[in-house]
Parts: sequence; C-alpha cells; structure tokens
Amino acid sequence: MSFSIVKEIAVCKGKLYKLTHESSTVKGNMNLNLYVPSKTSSTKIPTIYYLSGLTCSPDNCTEKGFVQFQADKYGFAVVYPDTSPRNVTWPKDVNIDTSNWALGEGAGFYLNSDKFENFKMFDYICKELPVSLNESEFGKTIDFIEKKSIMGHSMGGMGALNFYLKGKLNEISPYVSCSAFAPVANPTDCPWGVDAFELYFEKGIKAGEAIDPTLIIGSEAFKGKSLDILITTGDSDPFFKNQLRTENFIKAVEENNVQNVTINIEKGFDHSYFFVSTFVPQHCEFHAQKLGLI
Ligand SMILES: N[C@@H](CCC(=O)N[C@@H](CS)C(=O)NCC(=O)O)C(=O)O
Repeated sequence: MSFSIVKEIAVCKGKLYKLTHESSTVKGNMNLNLYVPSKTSSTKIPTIYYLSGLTCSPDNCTEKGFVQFQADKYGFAVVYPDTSPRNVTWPKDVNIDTSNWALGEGAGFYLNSDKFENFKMFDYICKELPVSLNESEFGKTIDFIEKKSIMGHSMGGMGALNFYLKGKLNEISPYVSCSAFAPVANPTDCPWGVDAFELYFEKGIKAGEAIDPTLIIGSEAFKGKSLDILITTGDSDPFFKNQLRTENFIKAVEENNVQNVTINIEKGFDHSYFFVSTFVPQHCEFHAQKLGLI
C-alpha cells in the first residue's frame, strides 16, 4: 500500500514526512508522520514507533515531544501513527457519546474490535504499517520490521506495553524494547478502559483482559522473565489514581518476579507533553542502547 507525501518538512537535521495512505486494515484513509534522521549508516536505520494518547493525532508528539533531536543523536527513525480510524460512520443502533473524548475517534485503544470493522488499530500498527513502510522509499534504508522498538503515552503507553508483551509471546513480530509515559497500565480496572472495552468488544471487559498489560505481565508466561521495559509516570498526573493504575502494574511485576522492568514515579510531573518531553531523552537513550546504537 503506497503512501502519499502530504508535506516534507526540515526538522532538526533530518526530514519529517507527513504521510497519508489508504489502509486496508481500518478500511479508510490514515495519516501518520515519519521522521527520517540525518545519520547515515552502513546498516539499516532502526525504527521507534510512538503511540499517542487520547485525543491525539500524529502531530501532538511530533510537535511537542522533541523526539527528533534524539533520533538524530542516536540514528533511529520515528513513526507517529494516528490514534484511531477517522470519519467513522457509526451503526445507527450504537449509542456513542461523540462528545466523550475518551471513546471513538482519537480513542482507538490499539485493539481489534469485534464490533466495528474500522477499529482494528492493533493489526494496523503491528502488521500493515511496518510492511507498508518497508515497501516504500524515504531516501534512506530504514528497517521498519525487525529492528524496531516501541514507546507510547497514556492510552499509547498501554498500546506499547501490549505490543511488546505480545511480541515476547511470539503472537506478533517482536519489538526490541518498550517504554511508556504514564501508561494506562490496567485498563480492565479503570473507567477509560472499561468504557472502551464495553464499546469495542462483544464480550466487553472479559475480552479486554487479553490486552491488559497488568494481567499479561502477571501471567504464568512471564513468571521470572527478563524484559526490556522502562516506564515513567508523574505523581501529580491528574489521571494517576483513577485511570493509570501504575501501582497494580508494579504489584504484578513484583509478584511475578519479572526482571528488568524499570518504573519511575517522578515527583511533581503531570500528564502533559511538558512531562513527556522532559523524559523523552532518557527513554530514547534506553531504546538506543537496546537497539545497539550506543
Ligand atoms: N483535556 C485533554 C484530555 C486528554 C489528554 O490529556 N490527552 C493526552 C493523552 S491521554 C494528550 O496527549 N493530549 C494532547 C496533548 O497534550 O497535546 C484533551 O482534550 O486533550
């Protein structure tokens, strides 16, 4: 599936491509941003996928995350996908509150809905997008499929953890490392997750259990396993207590004796891109190390 370049913008030392393409997975047009770093390499340039949170388009992190400086420093490409299909036509019998920014457009929760054919963000991100990007030309040899890591914010942090953990279970093509800013860590136990699962799945929360990072990391398959995960959450995040459930994730990691999962609760930080951008350098250094760039 080919991409149209909507805009090519000089950013830092590299190039930002604003792209659009027709997705066969979500059955509609999808926008995304791609940053190609300045670094030249004899080997393929690795990729970090950045999954955004509720209400975001590909532009939020592109404009406010300052990831591009790090991409130049270490030599990785960055893919910023959208957070849901767009211009969705809801079936008449679906009673969706379109004023609720935590459901529907901008709130795809990186899952495969069994109720709405467009809401297949899981397959879109981990299957269609890497393959499509790999078939395209962006001036440099980039590895979108094998040498890849993933990071995300809030709902996107939940997505990043899920993709990474599913990769470890060999259910999908694996990611080298995973990091998350203020992830929605236990979605079956918070209002955002419960509402989303009730909307997107026939079996509601029960089906959501399969994509709940706390339940997955706490499962038998991860007992005593060593992973490459870094999580940062601010203790002044207004969603900390009610939505993120960081403490449940920590408990699952500890009780299951999972190794090399670093979780930093940072004093005074909120949920915004002031928080995200503050810790972007640290997260990128972590990924660069795991990707063998330093
Ligand atoms: N009031 C916020 C609530 C949603 C929110 O905080 N979203 C986070 C992710 S969960 C975000 O990244 N918002 C966009 C931004 O800060 O640029 C909004 O409508 O943007």
